[in-house]
Amino acid sequence: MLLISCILASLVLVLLYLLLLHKDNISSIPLVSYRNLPIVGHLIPFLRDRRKFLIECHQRYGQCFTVKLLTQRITFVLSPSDWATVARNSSLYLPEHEFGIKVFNTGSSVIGFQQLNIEVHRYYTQYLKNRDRLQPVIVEFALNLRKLMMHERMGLKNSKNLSEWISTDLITFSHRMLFEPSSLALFGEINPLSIESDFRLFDQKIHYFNALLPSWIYSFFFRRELQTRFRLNNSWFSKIHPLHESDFIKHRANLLLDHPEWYSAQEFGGNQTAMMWASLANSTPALFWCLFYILRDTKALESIKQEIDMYLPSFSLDDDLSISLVSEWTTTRLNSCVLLDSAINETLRLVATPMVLRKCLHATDIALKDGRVLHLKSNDAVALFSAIAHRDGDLFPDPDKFMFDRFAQKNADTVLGFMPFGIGKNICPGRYLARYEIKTCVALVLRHMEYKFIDMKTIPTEQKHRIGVGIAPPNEDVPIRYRYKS
Ligand code: HEM
Repeated sequence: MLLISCILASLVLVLLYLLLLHKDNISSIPLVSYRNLPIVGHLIPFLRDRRKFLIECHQRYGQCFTVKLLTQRITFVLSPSDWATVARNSSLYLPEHEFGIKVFNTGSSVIGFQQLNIEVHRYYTQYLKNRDRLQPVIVEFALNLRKLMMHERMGLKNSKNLSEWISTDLITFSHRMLFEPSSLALFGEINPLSIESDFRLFDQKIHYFNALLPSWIYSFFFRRELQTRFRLNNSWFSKIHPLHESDFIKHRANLLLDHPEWYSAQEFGGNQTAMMWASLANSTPALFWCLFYILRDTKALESIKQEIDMYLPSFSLDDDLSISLVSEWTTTRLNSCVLLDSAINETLRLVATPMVLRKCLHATDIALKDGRVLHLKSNDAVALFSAIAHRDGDLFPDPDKFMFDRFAQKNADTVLGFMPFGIGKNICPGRYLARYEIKTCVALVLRHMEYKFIDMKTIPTEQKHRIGVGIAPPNEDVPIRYRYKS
């Protein structure tokens, strides 16, 4: 009897053990063993080509896995059905304060950051996410872009070269269309061209700052970049509140200037540089890719041109007689261009690669849709990487094809698996501005320019170190020729 009881008890124990083991397996998220090296973990494949590495991990480990970059553990959540749960978890935060200090020198006061961050998010809602409040910025942008094109056209006309083709490359062209017009529309009369070369250099090297290396490494190896940043940050003191500054920038700047106990003058400059960078660093490559995909697609062009002619009143580049019509390029009219909107979203689906990173403040559990539980400890990180879902054939049939009208009947913000601008509380507040600016640029190119691609077929590769930031610029130039319509 005793023997039978012992055997039964052992069986129960074994069963319990197996059950627990099974439960643990269900709840466990694999730590990637593939290409894992002692001490550095997955740092090397991650730095070399993070998209390729994450695609390989996805193939081996499925929708959720953990990688180790030196001492930092990052769990990647690739299934769109889990994104909202992660974004809503109140123990997770965007480490923007750490990034701000290292990348832009935005000031180290934690209290200052926390207090002002709440207020700044209110401004995002008030000024950048509100169509009516955004309207003056959009019109100002259109006026500035028109002026830039008009000057170039006049110059060519006066030198009797109006019919000649101008050679350039598409990224230079896109940068030019946005840099000055957009900076003036947001920041007012700041003379953007005086800081253009510093801005470009800093932007090209920003991935070194994003790497959050120890400070001494920057002082030692990145002196030129630090000097560039210093000049950029200093440039904001020459004119506080320039003429025609947008309401958003004015109120945000006042908030910083009103608190010298938290922000020094250099740090105020750092915050301005950070906002300028945020407003251009993704929009410029986004414009590049939109022009690249839309201008080569004859079917898209036909439909988009009709739409533009229907909704956006025509004005001349020869004189200022029709200038008042620019203010009729309202957000409502731009919203009516649904095919152009769809083509922009379709481009973003193909090229957006944001790594939406959140760090864990307190230990927390996240229940995934497949039944597993993600256990996070303080200082762990979670990342949502939408580029894989963007090319998932179940979510987007024929995923590698540019289909300009794919988003035409849809509200892009609610399409499952589409996340070019991040998610949740920290979703990009500039997404409406970016879309309106890109629409205005495409419409003005189609109205006033003729263009030729030298090579219509080759799709450029993306700069690998910018994968994860938002939209990566191209690696190769795309030569084009353009001229103004007479
Ligand atoms: C196509 C263009 C753009 C793309 C793809 C883009 C993408 C992103 C992404 C992925 C984030 C992080 C979101 C997250 O972590 O959930 C972000 C944040 C941000 N973006 Fe954009 N962005 C664009 C244009 C702009 C513009 C024009 C502005 C100008 C105002 C802007 C201002 C910001 C700011 C201030 C943040 C930080 C938000 C916060 O602190 O919560 N962005 N953007």
